[in-house]
Amino acid sequence: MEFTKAHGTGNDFVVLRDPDDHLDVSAALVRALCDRRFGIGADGVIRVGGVARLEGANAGADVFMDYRNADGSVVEMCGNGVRVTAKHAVDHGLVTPREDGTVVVATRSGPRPVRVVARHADGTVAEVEVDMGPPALEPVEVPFDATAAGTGPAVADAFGPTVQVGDRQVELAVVSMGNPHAILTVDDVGTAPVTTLGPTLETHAAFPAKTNVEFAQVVDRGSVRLRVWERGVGETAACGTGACATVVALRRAGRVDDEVAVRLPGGTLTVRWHAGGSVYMTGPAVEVGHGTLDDAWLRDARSGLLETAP
Ligand SMILES: N[C@@H](CCC[C@H](N)C(=O)O)C(=O)O
Repeated sequence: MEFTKAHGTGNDFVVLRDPDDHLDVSAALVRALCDRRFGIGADGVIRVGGVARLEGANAGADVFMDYRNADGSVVEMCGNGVRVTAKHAVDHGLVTPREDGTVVVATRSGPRPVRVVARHADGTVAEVEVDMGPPALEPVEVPFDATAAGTGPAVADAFGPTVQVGDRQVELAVVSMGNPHAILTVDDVGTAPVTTLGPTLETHAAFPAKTNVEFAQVVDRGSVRLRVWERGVGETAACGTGACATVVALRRAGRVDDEVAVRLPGGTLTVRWHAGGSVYMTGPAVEVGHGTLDDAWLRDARSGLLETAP
């Protein structure tokens, strides 16, 4: 089986090209591929699938992003993954951009039009802008108590609960970009409790489908530093949907302008949102290289033999 290793601002993926929808991508195979010691290593797996079986809002799309988190969970949406999928489809000749320059990527949360905005000298795609669709705003009603993570109880307000982190209270906004996000503001992302509060919030009862957790530091009205604890993965170098959800939350709170440079550990994404409309995200997509999986390794991975006991 052939694979491509790719990333979007350091959020890395194993990409499996499957335009005829023949591949069986089990949770065990995803976990084995994403394992950073025993596999290729990645935050998730993208099966670049065909369009023959697409229906509903996705009918008529050009390519399907079948995305899974590193823990094998099937996910609705991945912003960095959409950029990588569009690049892969164009660069490997699966899709020719439409007359208006867009490629429409189908996802489990609906179609996402992608526009190529920069190419390398050899013609391959360097950077794209994604129409991420409008956000959905879902207030959390369950009071949050994160004392186990060294934080105080939450107090619900109009925008969402506020959560005590250390000796200060931070806002928690809940925004869906097709997948769920809980956004906190912090003074300094460098010292934010990403690896303690992140997993506590990810699995909190307030989020029955679990959640991604964003720690955002507002630098000024056009610039935000962000770290993300991703559902089903852990801390990643970047999260595209997380960047979009964060800008929506901060824009609603009046703390940023319509266009924001979101600076993540893996690079910068530009996010634009005018209330009531779609969120637009611009950023790079990179292919690191291509390879072939070993047959014996693949057999063991598929049968779960590579799963290590905790
Ligand atoms: N890294 C992604 C988000 C991937 C899915 C997420 N972990 C979830 O479970 O919702 C992005 O760039 O958006």
